[in-house]
Amino acid sequence: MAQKLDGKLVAAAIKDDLRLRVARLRQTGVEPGLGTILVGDDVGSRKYVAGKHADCAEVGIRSIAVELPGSASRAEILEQMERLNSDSSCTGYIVQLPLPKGVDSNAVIERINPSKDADGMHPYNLGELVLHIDGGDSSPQPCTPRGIITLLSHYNIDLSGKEVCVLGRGITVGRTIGLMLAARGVDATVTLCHTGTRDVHELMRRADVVIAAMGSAGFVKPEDVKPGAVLVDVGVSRVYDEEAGRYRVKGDIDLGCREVCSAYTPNPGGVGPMTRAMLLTNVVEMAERRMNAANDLAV
Ligand SMILES: Nc1nc(=O)c2c([nH]1)NC[C@@H]1CN(c3ccc(C(=O)N[C@@H](CCC(=O)O)C(=O)O)cc3)C=[N+]21
Repeated sequence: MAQKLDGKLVAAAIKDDLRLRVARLRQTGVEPGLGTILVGDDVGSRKYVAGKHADCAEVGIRSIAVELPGSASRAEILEQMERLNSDSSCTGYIVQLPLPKGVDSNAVIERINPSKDADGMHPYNLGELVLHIDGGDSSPQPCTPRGIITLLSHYNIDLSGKEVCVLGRGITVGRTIGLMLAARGVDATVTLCHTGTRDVHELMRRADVVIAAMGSAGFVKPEDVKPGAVLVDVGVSRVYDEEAGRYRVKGDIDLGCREVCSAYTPNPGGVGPMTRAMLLTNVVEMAERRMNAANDLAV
């Protein structure tokens, strides 16, 4: 029987640790605060942001919710960002994506103060990721890739020398996770597959670990999986379930693959909760850096 890599369980343990660290920060007069900027009223986005605030409450992080109508201009979004950039009670924040059509999200992300970039997606922090071959913990890291690597490491899945096949070249996972997997200390060998890849089935089939982040429901089939491989399912598609008469989340990896692999992340309950736990971790670490910087000045 394949092992389930339980993201919900590991995320809960991480939150227990963060709760203690937040209490310690408070004792020294630093209160971590997460800001969220939500533009428009997409049901999914609203739900995700609400989940992030609930997570904050669980570990004692203050949360600051900013909402703008879907008609908000880039200037109006930037104005709210400036407010959070200079608000000392906000130690980190995110701008929930996707933004309304017509607003260039790269141009928006660029305006986050990099030291408050809870998603780890500001160009400065992405640059830090490129520069630090040894990993490094001086800047926030993208939450989903970090969540995946933390989950595998929690289950003692050693990536050193392993062949990892990443499916999908999106900004949140595909394009960044390779840098983290190939960092010294992790030492995986990474192949990034996308719609232009010629032999994607062959590349999946030879991989020790498959990380599927393309958003194509059930793309990875049992015959694509090497016996004993480790499967990480990032994709989220909402597919109508005839039997149940409602929509449900379907990942990129066909459930039949569980008969072939040695370990898999459930979806939901795998990468999603880990992503959220890493967002909180980034916020706490940013507050800790702030505290350490203040201590250094005091010496
Ligand atoms: N600036 C920004 N940062 C993000 O991190 C970001 C974003 N924008 N836009 C949207 C995506 C999506 N995302 C999810 C995180 C956790 C779950 C999660 O915890 N899902 C649960 C299931 C929740 C459900 O029932 O739908 C699970 O996988 O078990 C889902 C989705 C973060 N995103």
